[in-house]
Amino acid sequence: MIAARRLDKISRLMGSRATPSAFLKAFKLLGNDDGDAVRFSTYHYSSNSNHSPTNKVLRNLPAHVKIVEVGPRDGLQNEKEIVPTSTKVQLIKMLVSSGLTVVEATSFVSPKWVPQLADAKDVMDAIRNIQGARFPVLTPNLKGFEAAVSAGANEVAIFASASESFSKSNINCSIEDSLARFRDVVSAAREISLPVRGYVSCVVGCPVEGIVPPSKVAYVAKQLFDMGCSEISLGDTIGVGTPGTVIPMLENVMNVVPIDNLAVHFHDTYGQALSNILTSLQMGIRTVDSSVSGLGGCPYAKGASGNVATEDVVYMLNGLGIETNVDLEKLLLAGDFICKHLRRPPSSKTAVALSSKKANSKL
Ligand SMILES: CC(C)(COP(=O)([O-])OP(=O)([O-])OC[C@H]1O[C@@H](n2cnc3c(N)ncnc32)[C@H](O)[C@@H]1OP(=O)([O-])[O-])[C@@H](O)C(=O)NCCC(=O)NCCSC(=O)C[C@@](C)(O)CC(=O)[O-]
Repeated sequence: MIAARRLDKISRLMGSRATPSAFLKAFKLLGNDDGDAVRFSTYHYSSNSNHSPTNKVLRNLPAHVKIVEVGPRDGLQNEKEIVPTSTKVQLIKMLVSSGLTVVEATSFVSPKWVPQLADAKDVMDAIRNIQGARFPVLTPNLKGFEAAVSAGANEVAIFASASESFSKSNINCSIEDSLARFRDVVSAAREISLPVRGYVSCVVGCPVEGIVPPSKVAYVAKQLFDMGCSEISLGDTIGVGTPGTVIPMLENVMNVVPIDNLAVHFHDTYGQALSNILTSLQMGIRTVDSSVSGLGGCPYAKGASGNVATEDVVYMLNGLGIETNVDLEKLLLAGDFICKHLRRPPSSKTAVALSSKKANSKL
């Protein structure tokens, strides 16, 4: 009976085109009678050569996407209650063990501005020996850079804004002054061959100024690239973008910065992040930032919700047959772990779907 239901489900999924081997593969992937979200996410027609997508939109997608996990930094920086260092470290360990290879660990910023990350040095000390991942940290100025290097950081990130008002509220200086500071940081980093990532915030909208012109984003992105940043991450800080605004923004930036050096960073305030990511991938982007369990929000962007959840990004990429090397089940455990500490339910759509499925199966 169970097998018959599985076969029926697979037939419905695969239609009349199923070959015996494709059928067997789907059978193994779907696993138990109900299947589950994790298994469904890894099933896609292109996993079988007989069902390669003929659709040219899908064919243009990359084979592999690099995920930059920003949960321990962007995800936690806005939490009012101080999270113990040991919890942050355990979270980082779980994220790495899920297969994530870039985990933004913390920020070397003023503890008066971001009290949650005042333990940056202790976090770095505790993760020093974790193998298999890189741990970039945010450094707003030379003071932060020097502290980060002494704490063992081997990759840093600077963060500019395409909006003058946001630059002032986030780092207390104008865009031009920030770029001058960042030049000092980048040249110090180059002296010791440390890679520097550059963020541009407010690439679509600003909490104060509203719409941000794509030309402004391109200007700041080019400045960061020209000064020596190896990767420029384009942040929709308040999550207002849709493909309708993200496409022109990316087109403008791609005219001045090579696409291989670009990443996207979407907050999910209006539920648009996944569609913006898919659009970005279709335009050639290969690096995506996300935060476990959708944690996050910027202390200087009131009302902005968290980053897109890494679990949901992995679910979508799995479904598209795009490799991330991330184990979704282990990632879900990391999300569950940090949400328990924050005393809130996991908020990725994938975790919510799985937990309601489990609850129903107990009825
Ligand atoms: C940039 C500053 C420091 C300027 O802050 P300031 O007050 O203008 O700086 P200052 O130079 O006048 O120094 C004031 C005090 O801060 C200290 N200080 C100065 N620098 C540091 C440092 N690096 N580390 C530790 N302490 C520092 C300095 O020593 C001094 O200490 P005091 O004499 O008062 O005791 C401050 O505005 C700051 O720390 N801002 C960080 C804000 C932040 O982290 N925001 C969240 C980042 S998220 C983001 O930007 C968006 C992103 C990246 O996620 C992408 C997206 O979503 O779009």
